[in-house]
Amino acid sequence: LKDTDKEREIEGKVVVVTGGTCDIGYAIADHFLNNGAKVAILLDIKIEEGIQAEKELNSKYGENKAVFIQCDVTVDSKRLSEYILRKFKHVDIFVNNAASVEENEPRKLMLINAVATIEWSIIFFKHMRKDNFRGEGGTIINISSTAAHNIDPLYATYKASKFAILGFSQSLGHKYNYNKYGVRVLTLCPGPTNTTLVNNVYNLYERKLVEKVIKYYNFATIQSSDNVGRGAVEVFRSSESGKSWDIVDEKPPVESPNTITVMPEF
Ligand SMILES: NC(=O)C1=CN([C@@H]2O[C@H](COP(=O)(O)OP(=O)(O)OC[C@H]3O[C@@H](n4cnc5c(N)ncnc54)[C@H](O)[C@@H]3O)[C@@H](O)[C@H]2O)C=CC1
Ligand SMILES: CCCCCC(=O)/C=C/C=C\C/C=C\C/C=C\CCCC(=O)O
Repeated sequence: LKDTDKEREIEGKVVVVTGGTCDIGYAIADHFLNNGAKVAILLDIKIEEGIQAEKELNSKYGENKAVFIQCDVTVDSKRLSEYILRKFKHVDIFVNNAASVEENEPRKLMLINAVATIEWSIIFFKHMRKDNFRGEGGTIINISSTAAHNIDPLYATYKASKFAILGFSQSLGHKYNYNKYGVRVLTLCPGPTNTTLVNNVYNLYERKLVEKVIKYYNFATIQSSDNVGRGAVEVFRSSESGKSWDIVDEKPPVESPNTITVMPEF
């Protein structure tokens, strides 16, 4: 097998997903296990949901296929990355998925969505680097959003965090870095997806305004988390480093535009 073929194989790989106990994160873990991953490690702040998610995935795929570890991504990166590497020896795929939409807690939002994504990416990039002792390469998948392509009146801080993730991931995953270090960095930009997070939008904004924004972007549907999980596996199997992929409307991934749409005044 060529290096790129090995890198794109899922069979036998160790996958870590932050915010992996529900919705999009859970669907990503589920699809990687379904396609032969050795184990999915779910890092999440929510204990009960974590225990439940581990149980469900183990009954679907077999004992010890899923392992829940309680984690606050904003404080636990050093301690838990060391623990995971001691216990599992190697991580092949690291997915930064955990997020908040609490606009009234902007510092916390930026810490979870942007700072933690950057910190965990750097830790596992170092671990995977092929020029490091025993570095075997690997893939980092960061979850941004179609919100990172758009300017409109909604959730400004959340958008800032998703712009940050997209810019960071495309730069770290740039072909130059990939050729030098052998670590792939990919970005996923889901559109509106039926999860706890997206349902919060009506607590923050008038329904009429949200409907106007959705209409402006022409989204046909609020897709399932399952479609994002399926798309993550498809992108993993086919994408070069540094690329970003939109997953919207229950359809397969398409490469993200390199442009920003500004919603006009209305
Ligand atoms: N739902 C949607 O329409 C879209 C979601 N996304 C992105 O997809 C990702 C997943 O979103 P959803 O599944 O919708 O969200 P969700 O709110 O349903 O799940 C997020 C998970 O992150 C965990 N989490 C939050 N703070 C944490 C912390 N400090 N430490 C550890 N875990 C923490 C939560 O406990 C939860 O399990 C996010 O990055 C989100 O921004 C992107 C575009 C659209
Ligand atoms: C609360 C923030 C939700 C962010 C979702 C996201 O990352 C990307 C959304 C992209 C476009 C949609 C724009 C605004 C509307 C957001 C959610 C609408 C939910 C609609 C519904 O559940 O019917």
